[in-house]
Amino acid sequence: MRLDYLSIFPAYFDVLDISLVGKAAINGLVEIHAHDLRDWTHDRHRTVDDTPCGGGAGMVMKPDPWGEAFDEIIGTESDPSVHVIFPAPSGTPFTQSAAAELSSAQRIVFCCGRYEGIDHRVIDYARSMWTVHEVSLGDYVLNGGEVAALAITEAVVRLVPGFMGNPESLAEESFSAGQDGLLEYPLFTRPVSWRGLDVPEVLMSGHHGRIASWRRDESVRLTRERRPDLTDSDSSGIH
Ligand SMILES: N#Cc1c(-c2ccc3ccn(Cc4ccccn4)c3c2)n[nH]c1N
Repeated sequence: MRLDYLSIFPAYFDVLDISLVGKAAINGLVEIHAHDLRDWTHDRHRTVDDTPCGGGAGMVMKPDPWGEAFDEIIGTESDPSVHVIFPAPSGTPFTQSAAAELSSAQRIVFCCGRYEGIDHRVIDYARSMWTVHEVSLGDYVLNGGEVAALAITEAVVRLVPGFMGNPESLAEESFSAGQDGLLEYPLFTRPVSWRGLDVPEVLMSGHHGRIASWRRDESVRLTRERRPDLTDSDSSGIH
């Protein structure tokens, strides 16, 4: 899997070299390429933004640098196997199933906007050439797309076959298909007693049936408390 990041702050992605994603890069599972969008400007000030047509606050990212960067980084041929991701507050909420789908992609290009966003024609052009995803991390406003690109990268790469030492652990995580759409149950390890707080006795019983039942009950309780929106979905085990 090749991952490209287009940003006016490419140094944001240096962190990928020290993370597990960096280890995947060393193992050849992923290739990481960060690019400075300003390298595709031609004026003295390396300008990437301009005022919004129709007025309004803030600045909008000009289309020209993006188009030239696309030509050089992706090419000028249409290819639906290339996934181009535009993080944006107006995007579709990014989910574990979206991460799972992207984990089989051979090429992902993250377009990290800043200011008030990117000229919409850039997205329209990308849609005419590649497979485009306009996604949002959640209902809060960030200053740009870089943090979202990092979060999406981690969610996707950890699902790439060969990345996780113990792939079985993926099936037990919150939001994974194996959890019936329920949140993960509380976790405990040694010591059994810590600052007057004890591990639930059932977990020390060695009775696998009771342990499984306790864990499911806890997942159902937590999901009802924290994510009632998940309890109505068809995939959840609660109705
Ligand atoms: N994903 C995601 C995001 C973003 C996000 C993503 C890309 C950009 C490019 C510019 N801005 C700043 C900005 C501020 C105000 C209105 C529009 N845009 C971004 C914010 N915010 N919250 C999320 N969950």
